[in-house]
Amino acid sequence: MTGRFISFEGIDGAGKSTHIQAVADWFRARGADVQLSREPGGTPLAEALRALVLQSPMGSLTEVLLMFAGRRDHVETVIRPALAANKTLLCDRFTDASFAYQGGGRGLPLSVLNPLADWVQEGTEPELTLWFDLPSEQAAARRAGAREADRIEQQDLDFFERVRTAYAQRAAAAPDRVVRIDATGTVEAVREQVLAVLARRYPAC
Ligand SMILES: Nc1ncnc2c1ncn2[C@@H]1O[C@H](COP(=O)(O)OP(=O)(O)O)[C@@H](O)[C@H]1O
Ligand SMILES: Cc1cn([C@H]2C[C@H](O)[C@@H](COP(=O)(O)OP(=O)(O)O)O2)c(=O)[nH]c1=O
Repeated sequence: MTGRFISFEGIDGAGKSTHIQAVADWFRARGADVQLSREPGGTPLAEALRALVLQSPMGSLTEVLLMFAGRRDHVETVIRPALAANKTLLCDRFTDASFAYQGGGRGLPLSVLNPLADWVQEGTEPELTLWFDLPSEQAAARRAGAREADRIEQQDLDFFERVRTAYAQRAAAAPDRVVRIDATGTVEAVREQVLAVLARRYPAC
């Protein structure tokens, strides 16, 4: 028996963190053993890399290498053991974020990203990805009311539109895995969509 691996994606401020708890509650109410994690981060080593990557100036290639270095540790020491223990692992971001931010946002080519993803994941892949899709202006307005911007969040609206376009391309390439959530509505309207996806995907739960 293996667990479930579900990731949450979208540009900063789209609402991932707001809804991950509702998904955890949904699965827990149905008896699942739920574990939450996040990237960049999720292990002591990867959290240390997160602090570096979100604060220190660096080039795009260094940035993507640090993202994937942390991911490797996370996959080996947290994600695979959780799945082997039949847990439902909910992860706030995973590899799609590297294709969106370092690929779409920074302009790194697939010839860099694809091998890194293959080496690091070795087949470990979310079975479902909830992509919270929101125009970058609206996401920026939500972020402005919520928190101080880190190094990546300080990028301009064009950067976030490129990130959003790259998410759309990832979704189009993996339609069975990635489900688009229209994140423009109220928290309640977005939550309704999320719970409808869960009910559809996990009817036996
Ligand atoms: N549907 C929504 N409408 C208005 N504000 C929202 C909505 N969803 C989330 N927010 C608010 O927007 C901000 C960013 O949401 P958050 O869940 O932290 O986004 P993310 O984790 O995707 O960066 C928070 O202050 C949150 O309360
Ligand atoms: C996982 C990942 C995140 N990121 C970026 C997206 C976010 O701007 C930042 C931190 O992600 P996140 O934890 O979602 O930030 P917050 O909790 O402040 O919303 O890292 C990448 O650029 N590449 C990656 O592979």
